[in-house]
Amino acid sequence: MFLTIKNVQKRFTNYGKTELVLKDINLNIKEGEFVSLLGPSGCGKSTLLNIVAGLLTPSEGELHLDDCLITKPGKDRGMVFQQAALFPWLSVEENIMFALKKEMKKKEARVIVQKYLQLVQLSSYAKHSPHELSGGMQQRVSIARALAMNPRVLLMDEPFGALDEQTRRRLQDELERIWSETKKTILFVTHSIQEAIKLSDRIIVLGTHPGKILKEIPIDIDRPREQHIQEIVYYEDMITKLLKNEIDNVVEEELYDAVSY
Ligand SMILES: Nc1ncnc2c1ncn2[C@@H]1O[C@H](COP(=O)(O)OP(=O)(O)OP(=O)(O)O)[C@@H](O)[C@H]1O
Repeated sequence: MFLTIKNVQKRFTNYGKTELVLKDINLNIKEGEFVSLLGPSGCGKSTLLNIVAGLLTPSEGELHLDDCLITKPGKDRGMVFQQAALFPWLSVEENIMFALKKEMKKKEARVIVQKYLQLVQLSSYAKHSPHELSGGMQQRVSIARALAMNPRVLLMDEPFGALDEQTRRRLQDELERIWSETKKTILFVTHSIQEAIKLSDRIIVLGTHPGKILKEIPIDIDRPREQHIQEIVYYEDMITKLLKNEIDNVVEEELYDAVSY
């Protein structure tokens, strides 16, 4: 398997109290797969993503990328956050160039920058400052910046969460196109069921207290998307309650019934 998450647990200690945030997380992700993590606030989605990124160490368990143990951040894993977090004093192209320059000659880096600016359809904004771009455009730059390093896996933490609905939908379309062009493996955190259905091969539903995998929902691309949406919308009430933390002590079987189809 390409990316393996094996028996991962994570505890945090706050003010002397230790909390189990992630429990028994086991996931196998294939190369080129688009996997979404969906779950209520605080269930540990970002924590899990940060563990895969190597920014956090699991309390137990281990992770492998192509049989190599993940212990620290590496350029094989690119990250995109909710906020684009571009350097405001650098131009769009300089932002993408920043990390690339450490890896190669400036001339080579420039060619890569152009390629990825083209991919996110922002070639004409290369010389602009980030503040001259809309939030959606800035996020496209941050996607180009992550992809330009040619990571094996793209880790995206609610990348469209801060955008208005229209921009969000446009960027979803754009990510879908980028994914079909690059065939990158993507691990994507979202609160939106519709977004997860639209983009993913597989949805991992996490529960909270402690965060654990409740259900894996494969999205069958051979079936019309409308069918999936109809079916998931049928269960949406239950999932939405779960996402809003309205169901506290979810009886696991009940939830399984709710999200299985
Ligand atoms: N560095 C940390 N130190 C202590 N506790 C933490 C730390 N990071 C996260 N937590 C706690 O771990 C739990 C999971 O947080 P996390 O941000 O991973 O959840 P999430 O599912 O991504 O939430 P959201 O959807 O609101 O972003 C929360 O209770 C949070 O307070």
